[in-house]
Amino acid sequence: MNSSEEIISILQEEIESYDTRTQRSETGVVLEIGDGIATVYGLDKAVYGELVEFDTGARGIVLNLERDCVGIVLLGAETGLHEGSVVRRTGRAADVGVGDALIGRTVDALGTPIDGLGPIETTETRPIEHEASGVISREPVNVPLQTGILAIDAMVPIGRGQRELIIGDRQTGKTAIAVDTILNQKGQDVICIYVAIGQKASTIAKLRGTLAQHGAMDYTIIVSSPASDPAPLQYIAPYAGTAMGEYFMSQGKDVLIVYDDLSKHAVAYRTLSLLLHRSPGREAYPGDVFYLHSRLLERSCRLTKEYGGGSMTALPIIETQAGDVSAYIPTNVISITDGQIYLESDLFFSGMRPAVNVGLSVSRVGGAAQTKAIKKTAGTLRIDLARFRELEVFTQFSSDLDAATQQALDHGKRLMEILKQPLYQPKPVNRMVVILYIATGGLLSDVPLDRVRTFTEEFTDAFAAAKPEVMDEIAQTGALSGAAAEVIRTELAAYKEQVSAQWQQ
Ligand SMILES: Nc1ncnc2c1ncn2[C@@H]1O[C@H](COP(=O)(O)OP(=O)(O)OP(=O)(O)O)[C@@H](O)[C@H]1O
Repeated sequence: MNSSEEIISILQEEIESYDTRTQRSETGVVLEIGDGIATVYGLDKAVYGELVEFDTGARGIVLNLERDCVGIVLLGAETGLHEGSVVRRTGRAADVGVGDALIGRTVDALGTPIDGLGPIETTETRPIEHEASGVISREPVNVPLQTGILAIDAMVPIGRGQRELIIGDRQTGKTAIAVDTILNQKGQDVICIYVAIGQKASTIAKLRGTLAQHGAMDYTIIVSSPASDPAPLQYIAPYAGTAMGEYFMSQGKDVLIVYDDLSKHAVAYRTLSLLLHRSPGREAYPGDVFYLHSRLLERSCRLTKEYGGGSMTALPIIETQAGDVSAYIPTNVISITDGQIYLESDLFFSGMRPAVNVGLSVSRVGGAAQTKAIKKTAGTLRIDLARFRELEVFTQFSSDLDAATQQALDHGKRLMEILKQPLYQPKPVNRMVVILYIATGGLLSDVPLDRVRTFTEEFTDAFAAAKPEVMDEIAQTGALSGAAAEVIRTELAAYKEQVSAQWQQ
């Protein structure tokens, strides 16, 4: 053999062995599989969060990187997979299809349609996990996002790009607040995304029906990962929903995303982590459960003009046990968000619906975003209600009250009445302003308590019909001028005269 042939044969040998070396790190074999988790040997080059494919076509995400093997969570069924099955790297992070085609559809955590309305033609994909926008690209939150719920818009205002937690025990109307907020975005140019995690499929179907009935599916996407889904799908559902929202945000649009609910999300992650043999911490949650939600919610923000000017407002929901807000997951999410709407069972059962506890609910940034007219008319509401609650406790057993105390109590009771609001009837800003103006100004003091709600509703209807120009002015300017306030006063006095005869009956 001459020297050139020798060199060629060495080179050939090298090239062949190089091929098998890379091959080894691109594919692996399953060592163990069960409960939606696969331990795989040989994927030396796999990276955290990478999408892998099994020989059955099932997909998985790499979540544990150990010395000799990797832990993979399965996104599909385990059927057909066994020890020795081959796993292939895809070289890309788990992603989801995004785009306008998703609007009006119900999809699963992987973006696959589950509403039977045919395939979804998306042209772009976005990674499910994505780093949140940096400080430079963010703008302060100063544009309101109206929920249409008087108690919230008046006292716990939410701005576009804010993260406001809805927290409360089971069956206290948490979902109802989120749904009302979605309904109120009709015609406001806001894309809504409702992420359902660990709920009953029938509940999600019912919710879709409600949204469709009120015409809200025209601008809403539902990402559904019901209780029957494996834990990995429930785990990625909120990230997938956020990725869809980020697409619209990057287009300069405003997005509202509801995570219903993050307690179930934390439970799904705990299941995953325990199956991956990660060490359990407090309440058996893994150590990084804070990061689980902080990296999710940090992705909601308002971008500056240079970055598109879009925003994503997040309404995460947390369910508490017996009102315990100091449990592990509730305290974590309270500290991540920009405020919370606290719903109380006692209020709910006493008929105060929505059951917002005004004392414990706060909005840390929304005040800057509140509509001027609402800010002006609702100015004393919080203090008056706080005073009322205090007096109510002290005067429970005393029959002898001085006039000032009696008046403060009467005023408080009337304020509580106007804050009651039925389901699926969000109020526009101008209506709220009129109601707040007459209620906080003490103009309802002569209306019998049991008639306060119907009276204010009927008066506002009559006022809107008689003085549409004043209603339009409030809606357009977002402010209540002195002249407009005067018109409300005179109209109210005239209306009272008309109806007060019925009060005696
Ligand atoms: N403002 C309201 N007026 C009247 N009924 C209401 C109101 N808000 C909620 N409800 C009723 O209360 C019930 C519970 O509401 P909802 O499902 O929103 O609560 P939840 O806290 O999300 O419950 P879950 O614990 O099941 O998630 C529903 O039947 C709903 O119709």
